[in-house]
Amino acid sequence: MMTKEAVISIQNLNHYFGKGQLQKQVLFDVNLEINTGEIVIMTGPSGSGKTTLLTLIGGLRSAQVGGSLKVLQQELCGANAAELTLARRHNGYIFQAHNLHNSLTAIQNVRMALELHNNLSVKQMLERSAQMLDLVGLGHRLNYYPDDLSGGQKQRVAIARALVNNPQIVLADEPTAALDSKSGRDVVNLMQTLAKEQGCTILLVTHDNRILDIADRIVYMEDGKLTNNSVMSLAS
Ligand SMILES: Nc1ncnc2c1ncn2[C@@H]1O[C@H](COP(=O)(O)OP(=O)(O)OP(=O)(O)O)[C@@H](O)[C@H]1O
Repeated sequence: MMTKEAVISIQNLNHYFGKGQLQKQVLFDVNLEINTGEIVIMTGPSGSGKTTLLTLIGGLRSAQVGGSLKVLQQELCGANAAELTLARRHNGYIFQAHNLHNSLTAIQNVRMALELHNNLSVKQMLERSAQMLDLVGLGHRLNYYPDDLSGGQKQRVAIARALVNNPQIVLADEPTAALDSKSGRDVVNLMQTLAKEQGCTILLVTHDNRILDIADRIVYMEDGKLTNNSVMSLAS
């Protein structure tokens, strides 16, 4: 049964790539419930299905009819493209390769996320983007282009861009993979602080054992199966 605070509720989810003879099942009967404000880390071997699950939850690929994948009470199994577009508005995304636009400055990259969703004036958008960059410690780099920023700084711009709309859910795929250990630590600490302040829920896929302690809960994916019963609570 779904609890009232469940932000993400997954029951008996399967996923297949390809068709006919070439069809391959990559997710097997996945069950997962994530509550408001939780930080959940998903870990597990390469190729086990973590990114597939993250992109399904994020509405970045279509979940096939069968089980149930509810995000903010909306069923995404069998959802059409328009429904997925709407569902994506509640999310902020942070990927390994930050995906900044190289032709835009830091503040322009962050502002772009606001342009998609809001009816703010240009002035308001710039103010909010500058505030967000200030929060991630880049108030002095507003007009820098990505090529003139370090890896950690670029990832912080990506965090500012993901959080500037106050998303209810942040989905992060290997956000520290390209960073040295100090920058990686800074980036996840920042995600944790901002998420707690804004009350958003984080699902983070990582191989990086150094950051596991930011999680309220760790779930493990292997061969397309998600292990919930080995859930570790690091809160206490
Ligand atoms: N678009 C696709 N078409 C066919 N197979 C795919 C596709 N995307 C992923 N796969 C396969 O699905 C399986 C799960 O991949 P996925 O990327 O979800 O794993 P992962 O756990 O995120 O791995 P990694 O940690 O290396 O990123 C793999 O066997 C992969 O080859």
